[in-house]
Amino acid sequence: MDLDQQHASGTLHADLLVLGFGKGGKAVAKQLAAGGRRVVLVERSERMYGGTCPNVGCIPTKGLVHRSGKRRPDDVPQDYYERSVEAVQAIREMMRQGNLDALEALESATVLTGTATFIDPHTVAVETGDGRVEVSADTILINTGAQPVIPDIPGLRDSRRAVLSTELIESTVLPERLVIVGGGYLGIEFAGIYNGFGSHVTLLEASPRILRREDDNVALAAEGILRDAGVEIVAGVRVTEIDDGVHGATVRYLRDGVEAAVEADTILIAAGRAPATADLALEAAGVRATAAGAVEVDEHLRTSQPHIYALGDVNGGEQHTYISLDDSRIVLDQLTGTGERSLAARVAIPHTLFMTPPLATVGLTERDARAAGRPIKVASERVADIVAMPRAYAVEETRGLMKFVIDAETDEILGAALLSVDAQELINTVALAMRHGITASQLRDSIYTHPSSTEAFNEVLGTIVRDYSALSSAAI
Ligand SMILES: Cc1cc2nc3c(=O)[nH]c(=O)nc-3n(C[C@H](O)[C@H](O)[C@H](O)COP(=O)(O)OP(=O)(O)OC[C@H]3O[C@@H](n4cnc5c(N)ncnc54)[C@H](O)[C@@H]3O)c2cc1C
Ligand SMILES: NC(=O)c1ccc[n+]([C@@H]2O[C@H](COP(=O)([O-])OP(=O)(O)OC[C@H]3O[C@@H](n4cnc5c(N)ncnc54)[C@H](O)[C@@H]3O)[C@@H](O)[C@H]2O)c1
Repeated sequence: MDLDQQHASGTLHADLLVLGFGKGGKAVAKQLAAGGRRVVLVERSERMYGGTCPNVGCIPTKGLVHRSGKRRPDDVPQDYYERSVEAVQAIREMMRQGNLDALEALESATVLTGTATFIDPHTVAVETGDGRVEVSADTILINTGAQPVIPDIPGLRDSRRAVLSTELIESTVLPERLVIVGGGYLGIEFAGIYNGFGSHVTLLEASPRILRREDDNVALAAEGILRDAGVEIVAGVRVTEIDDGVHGATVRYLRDGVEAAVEADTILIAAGRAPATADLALEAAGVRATAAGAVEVDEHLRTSQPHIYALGDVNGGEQHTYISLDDSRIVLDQLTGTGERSLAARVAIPHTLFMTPPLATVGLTERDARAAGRPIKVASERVADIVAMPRAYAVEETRGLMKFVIDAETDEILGAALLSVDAQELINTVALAMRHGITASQLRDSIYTHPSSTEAFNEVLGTIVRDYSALSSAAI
């Protein structure tokens, strides 16, 4: 029986069964199906072919970052916003369909739309619109992603003003007053986007400051850019209540023991995302979860059942698309390669926070390097002062700074924080250098095109502003 005949009978058997249309799972599915293996991929929503990133995550939000930055003074905010949302949704639709077509074009692949639930370690049930299908497979990949954490704030669950990021970016109504609960990557990116479109944005963060993992000077520079652009940032808060009224909601909070409140038309909840396992019935498959609710995996992403792997956000790792993609490399190596690739090989992972200009980081901060007792040199310069980077002036984006942390004895690049135009591209060069043992001097003395942002490395890496190598820690 081929896959179509099996499907009609309500049972399917596959070599590979992928649960969720995420980045990592679809990459493995495509490669194995292209090689003729029978693959079934189950996605619960027909609006999510391709997963979070192209539908409701990275791509639409970066489309909105871009468009919010291009708004001209005479654009009517609401009209401009509506056009931007529609343009971004059109891109999303193109990508959603493209993702589906790419898999369906492969003869030995089948996409089922419905929620997958384990029945036993080799079988899942899928409730599709047409009925129930049972799919069994030799190898199963769990790639169901993550879902928003809803904090326990009185009034939140009943509030008609509270939304998640997915709803907000699909709404064509620009909020006049947007309050964001949570100042992590998502909250900060949305603060920049909606501020750019013309909303009045207040960002409420529970920690004493935003970007607390970054060095103080980097975090303060980023925070200053957001504040100067008009974003109100209130850190160190405990949100105590959301109270819906006729013309908006009141968000009450405590800060340093003092009660305060802010009015909102819309409240975005951006308090983190947790692994999406609730519908899977992991216990029926004998797949263990961690205390934090992620699918437990070893360094080869195998779960407690050796034929079941977990990739992407659901396995509790860092939540980025490129991490899910790299998970697929590990799993593909298990299924078709030598089986040597593992999480242990993952070093110098870069990150980009897409504010404007972006903040991209890799490796150790100065604070972490010093805490680790490394003898370090720090090279740092404000973008506006980097003579070797006229591109910043050419494109009218001179805000930010670039900072490198270097091992004073070996010249090894330990880390970098680039708050600058093009930082999302620059950081990949730095990460590559770190992964392949290129020293700070080699990165400094390389040939780069002109005018480009990379040229900044010629200069910034030569500006050792602090050298802790000769100092005792007591003197720092
Ligand atoms: C607003 C936002 C912006 C982001 N921006 C960036 C960015 O700029 N760069 C970046 O690298 N990362 C970004 N991320 C994070 C990134 O989107 C995720 O880390 C990535 O998409 C996770 O991919 P994944 O492979 O884990 O699965 P996902 O892409 O999340 O896919 C999981 C799929 O499984 C489906 N599913 C869930 N349960 C079931 C079930 N029981 N049965 C069947 N299907 C199921 C879901 O519907 C979903 O389509 C962003 C996230 C958000 C929310
Ligand atoms: N550019 C990117 O790569 C990108 C962009 C957006 C999102 N993401 C990923 O998506 C995931 C979700 O992003 P996120 O920002 O929601 O999660 P996060 O965990 O990064 O940040 C959540 C923030 O909300 C705060 N918070 C939690 N509860 C709160 C409360 N009750 N009141 C006030 N503040 C509260 C936390 O202190 C934290 O700073 C992250 O893992 C992130 O990596 C990545």
